[in-house]
Amino acid sequence: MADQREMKEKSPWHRPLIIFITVLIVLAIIALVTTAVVQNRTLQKYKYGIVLDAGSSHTAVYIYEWPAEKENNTGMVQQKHTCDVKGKGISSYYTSVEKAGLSLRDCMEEAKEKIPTWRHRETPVYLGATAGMRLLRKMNETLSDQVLSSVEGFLQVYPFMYQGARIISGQEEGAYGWITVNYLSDNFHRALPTIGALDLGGASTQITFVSRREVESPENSIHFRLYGNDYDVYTHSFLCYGKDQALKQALAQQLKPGDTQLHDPCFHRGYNQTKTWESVTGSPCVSAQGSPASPPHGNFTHLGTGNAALCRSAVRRLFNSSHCQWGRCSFNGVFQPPVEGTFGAFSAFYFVMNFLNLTSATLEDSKEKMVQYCSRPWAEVKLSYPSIKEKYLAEYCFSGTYILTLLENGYNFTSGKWSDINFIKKIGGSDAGWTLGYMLNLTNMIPAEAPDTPPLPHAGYVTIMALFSLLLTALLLLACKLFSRPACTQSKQII
Ligand SMILES: O=c1[nH]cnc2c1ncn2[C@@H]1O[C@H](COP(=O)(O)OP(=O)(O)O)[C@@H](O)[C@H]1O
Ligand SMILES: [Ca+2]
Repeated sequence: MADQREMKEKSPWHRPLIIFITVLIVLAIIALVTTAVVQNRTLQKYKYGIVLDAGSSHTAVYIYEWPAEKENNTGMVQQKHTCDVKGKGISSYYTSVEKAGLSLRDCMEEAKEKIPTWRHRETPVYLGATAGMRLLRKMNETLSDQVLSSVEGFLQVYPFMYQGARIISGQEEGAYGWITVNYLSDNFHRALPTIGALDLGGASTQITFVSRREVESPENSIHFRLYGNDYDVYTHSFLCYGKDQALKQALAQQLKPGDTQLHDPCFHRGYNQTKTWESVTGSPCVSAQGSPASPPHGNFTHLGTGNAALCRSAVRRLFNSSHCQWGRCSFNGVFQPPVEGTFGAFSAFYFVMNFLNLTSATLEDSKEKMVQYCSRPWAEVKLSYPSIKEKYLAEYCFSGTYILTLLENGYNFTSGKWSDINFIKKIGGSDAGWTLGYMLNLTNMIPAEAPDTPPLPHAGYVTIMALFSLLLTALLLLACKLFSRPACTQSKQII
């Protein structure tokens, strides 16, 4: 006992050494944790992508962002910013094509400010044009090429990575909208049932969903393999059935040759506007359907009569159910399996139904509310909604009736299935629409096979490693204290 005390007193380095080793271990642990945290933080840097949605009525610029190291993880891409381009859609610039590109300036300047400068060079920019440009191409391919060249020339000047400006097909528009809503709902990654997508634009409308039945017509069938799962998707895009072109069709159908007045049940009583014949018959959607033998120039007076029942009858005539070469059709001889599962209805489906307060109503209630709404005098409607754009306001009676008819009589959403339709604008902060799906596809951000993911998330991994390092150190110290003393003593004795 006395020997031992003597030994301790004789080894003054014993205590400092332990202190030194302990400090080293503590420093090592701090270094370990700091490295892990710093490493994690640098990984959080974002990447960006820009998609321009060149729609028939207007162009919108979408900026997306995602954590740089999580490119292939699902649900990581989010909408950072949107910018509405002033003025009409690019197809309206066919008379002065150089202005099509210039119209994008303000929003592209905004994009330069929103995205960190050091990321500009690696940020892809895509422009996709939809039904407005499809119609212009139908009428005059040279002009539609010139409009595309104009926007292309303009976008190429920016410091971003230009990836092309093109007219996307109706199938792509439908399919990418479906990818967007299911990506944002995290349905692919979790292998959940998918939701269908209903998109209503100004010049076309799309319906896309997974059907258990065979898709009889090859042009309506798309196959996807995403995250290791197979999806057989039905899609169709009806050109000329966006709400603006549908309205032109409805007007053309009611106008008789030589008419100078049109009494329209789809517009409010007291509505009175002079319009040109050309604004109706100039559309390829109207001329294609056999336009009334009209004076090519001149005006007619558009007068509202505000009668929902008559409006409904007029709108129903736009849907032709007389022929079908398939097992079943939606309308105009287009194959469609029965609607299945839940649907997200976005774009103008949402704008119109939200304005009319019909997003949670039953089909019967919606019809009843349209009867009341359409019967309101135009002067009263204008007074009630002074801040709403007059063009939209004047058309909500038609647009609401058109949406109910398209969904019920066109796609066959019965009363029982009506609650399966969710009218949505956004999912988790990102707009529902084709643009996100388009970018995800072109940047290969949704892999066909599920990537091998580590069992723990990065932060969990770091925490567990740090905890185990601490535990191991504590155990080592304890072991040293318990077992190494006799050995130390013995070695000292030898010396
Ligand atoms: O606030 C709104 N109320 C009503 N309709 C709207 C509102 N905002 C946009 N819209 C309509 O949504 C539609 C958007 O169509 P888009 O321009 O995307 O055409 P596309 O998809 O057929 O090419 C247009 O008919 C436009 O008038
Ligand atoms: Ca659109």
